[in-house]
Amino acid sequence: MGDKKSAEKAPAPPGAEVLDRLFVTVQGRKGADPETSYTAKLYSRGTAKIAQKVGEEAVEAILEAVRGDKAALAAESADLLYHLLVLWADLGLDPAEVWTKLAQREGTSGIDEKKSRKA
Ligand SMILES: N=c1c2ncn([C@@H]3O[C@H](COP(=O)(O)OP(=O)(O)OP(=O)(O)O)[C@@H](O)[C@H]3O)c2ncn1[C@@H]1O[C@H](COP(=O)(O)O)[C@@H](O)[C@H]1O
Repeated sequence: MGDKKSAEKAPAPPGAEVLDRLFVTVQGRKGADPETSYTAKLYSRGTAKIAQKVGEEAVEAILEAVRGDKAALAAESADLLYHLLVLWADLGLDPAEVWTKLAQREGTSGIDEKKSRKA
C-alpha cells in the first residue's frame, strides 16, 4: 500500500501548445521597451539580426546533438524555437500557416515527395 503522495499522479508535462502561447507573448512584445524585453530588443535590431540569431541557435543545437548531450540539445532547441517564433512574428507570419503545411504533409513520405519534385 503506497502512501497518498506516491499514489498522486505527476502533472502531465506541457505539450506543443506552449508554442502557441509563446507566439502570443512574443507578438505582444511589439512596441515594448527593449530595455526590459529581450524580444523587443530583437525586434529593434531588425529582421536580418533575428534571422542571424535563428541560425546561431540552430548551430548550437546541432553541436549539442553531435556531442550527444540531450539535456543541452533540449535547451538549445528551446532557444531555437523561441527565436524562430520571434522571426515569424517579426514578418507577420501566422504559426497556423506552418502548422497547416505540416498537416498537409502528414501521410506523405518525404521520399515520395522528393521524387514528385523531380518529375
Ligand atoms: N523563451 C524565451 C527565451 N529563450 C531564450 N531567450 C533569451 O535569448 C537569449 C539568448 O542568449 P544569447 O546569449 O544568444 O543572447 P545574447 O548574447 O543576449 O544575444 P546577442 O548579443 O548575440 O544578440 C537570452 O537572453 C535568453 O534569455 C528567451 N527570451 C524570452 N523567452 C520567452 O519570451 C517571453 C518574453 O520575454 P521578454 O521579451 O524578455 O519579456 C519570456 O517570458 C519567455 O517566455
